[in-house]
Amino acid sequence: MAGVNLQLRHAYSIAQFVPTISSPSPSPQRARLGISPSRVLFCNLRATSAAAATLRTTRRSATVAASSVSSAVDSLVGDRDDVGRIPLLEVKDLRAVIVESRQEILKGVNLVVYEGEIHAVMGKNGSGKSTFSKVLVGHPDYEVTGGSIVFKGQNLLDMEPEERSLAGLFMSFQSPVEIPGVSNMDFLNMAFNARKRKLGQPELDPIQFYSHLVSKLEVVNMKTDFLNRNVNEGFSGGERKRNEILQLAVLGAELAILDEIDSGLDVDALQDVAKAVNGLLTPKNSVLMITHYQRLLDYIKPTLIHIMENGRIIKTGDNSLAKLLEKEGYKAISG
Ligand SMILES: Nc1ncnc2c1ncn2[C@@H]1O[C@H](COP(=O)(O)OP(=O)(O)OP(=O)(O)O)[C@@H](O)[C@H]1O
Repeated sequence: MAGVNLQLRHAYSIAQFVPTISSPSPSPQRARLGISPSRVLFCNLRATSAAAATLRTTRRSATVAASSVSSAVDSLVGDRDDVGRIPLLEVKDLRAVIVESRQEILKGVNLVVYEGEIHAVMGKNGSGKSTFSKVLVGHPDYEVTGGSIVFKGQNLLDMEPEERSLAGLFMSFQSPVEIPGVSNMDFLNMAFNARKRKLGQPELDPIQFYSHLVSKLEVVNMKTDFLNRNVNEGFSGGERKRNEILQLAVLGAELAILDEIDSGLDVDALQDVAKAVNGLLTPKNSVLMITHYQRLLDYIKPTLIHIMENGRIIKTGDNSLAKLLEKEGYKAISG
């Protein structure tokens, strides 16, 4: 820990926007850094968009296929509404604008994620998927202008981004940033203990934490060398993605939002990452993943797939929806 220094400033592209939760007795480590670890989890919100698939189809066959998917979906969604099931996340008529331009991007998003479910959000480039996920975690570039988000029964919109993270919301970003001067191990230890404090559970000292960490490294198939390297510094695209999943494995989360976790991964890395995500699932936690490709859904089987278009979810279905997309393109389901 002694090696941790204050070169953090320029690494946290968002840190300046995210207020630290006031704490009566900040840990020495936290005070020394002047920035909280969960704050760091929001440091790369300015991620760039990845390329999407270009899909072609004929309108006629697409319409037929879409209508069969659509009717299957209504019963699918209805069936989930079982009495006694606990919604983890409830999004109702969510509207959001870009703060700077006032351009409306989210135009009434509705979504309910129950405990233990995996949801995939797909959609053309620019349809609002990343904006949706960033609004969920409280990105300051966006202002919510209508609707509601309830997470574990709490109004998420009343919470600061850091509080959302500590409450159990985790987001992996399209392009995770580097954090010079902070080793992966220190970073994870700080973030882990911050969550423990929030949960009122005992923190782990560095030795205890190391044992915890090593078991998680195996889950994502990462070498211990990565622990001493600065967060994401010099990591390849695939290594960054693995590192994001390592963070998820270490920190745990009730809802993991994975934005294009499959982009830039070779087939082995994709399988490792998918295996790790599957291994983290319990009947109590859920995953919301954004993807352009069916291939991820072959490994992480979604409960439901949502198609976003022009800032709304226009269709919800099972895996057949993704297969239809892969085969016939977005023309098959556009509203
Ligand atoms: N901070 C911002 N400033 C300007 N425009 C923005 C900003 N955030 C989002 N947009 C615009 O909002 C639209 C939706 O963007 P978003 O990144 O949510 O789409 P996406 O569905 O995730 O796309 P992709 O599949 O390409 O990643 C795009 O036209 C984008 O340019």
